Amino acid sequence: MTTSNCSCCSHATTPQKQENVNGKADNDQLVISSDPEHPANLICELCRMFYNNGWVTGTGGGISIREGNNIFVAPSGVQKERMVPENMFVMDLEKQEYLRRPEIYKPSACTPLFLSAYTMRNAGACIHTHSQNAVMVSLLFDKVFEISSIEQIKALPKIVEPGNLWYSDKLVIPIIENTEKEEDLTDSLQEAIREYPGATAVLVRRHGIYVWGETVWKAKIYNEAIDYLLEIALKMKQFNIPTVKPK
Ligand SMILES: CSCCC(=O)C(=O)COP(=O)(O)O
Ligand SMILES: [Zn+2]
Repeated sequence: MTTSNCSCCSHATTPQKQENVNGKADNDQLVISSDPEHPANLICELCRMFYNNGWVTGTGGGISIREGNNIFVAPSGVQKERMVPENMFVMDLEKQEYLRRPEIYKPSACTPLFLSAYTMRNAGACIHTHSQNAVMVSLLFDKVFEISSIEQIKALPKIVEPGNLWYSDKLVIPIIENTEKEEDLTDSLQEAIREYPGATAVLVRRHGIYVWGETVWKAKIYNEAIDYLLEIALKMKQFNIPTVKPK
């Protein structure tokens, strides 16, 4: 596979097969599986899907998945749609120590943000996208994004109590300010998680969105439903339709 380097650092932007001096990557058994639902396989499959939606292009964004106490994280600065399972980092969540660390990469800069969703919300997966809908909404709303009375809202959880939101419930997503480095978003993301116990996502102004869920499939559904709602909200704004319907 041809490789190239990231313009801002020495990262290989095209993921490579990771091999040690013996020609075998360490702890391969943690990431190599014929099960299509193994986290390392799912990260690659979902990132290709997200890339096709324009959510993780140009190396931005990604997804992390938790399986029990192990969390799976992609490398930083690589083309997320071209990754292979051997590229994945595996971390012991409780000890916060890497069990598998491909030497030629750094772990995703989003790792401390993913960890926040795992430790503070017991998430099973966390998705980060650079969706243009998320970026545009962050420019049109101030502290929070709010929308109500759109059927798609029913795909999203209440979090503070069992079950999903109703059609006429208000979905509220906090917006935090961007920072120069992804990892420096951690404190404000954690603050937003504490301040909005009913939130399953946080928007990052001029940057994108973090969405998490109890399982990888729930996180995927929430991310899709939220992106739909962000997109429709942008259209409503263009027609001066309030995104929250007066009761
Ligand atoms: C053009 S991507 C800039 C970094 C970023 O915002 C991001 O989401 C990707 O981080 P990673 O370290 O996972 O490549
Ligand atoms: Zn990002």
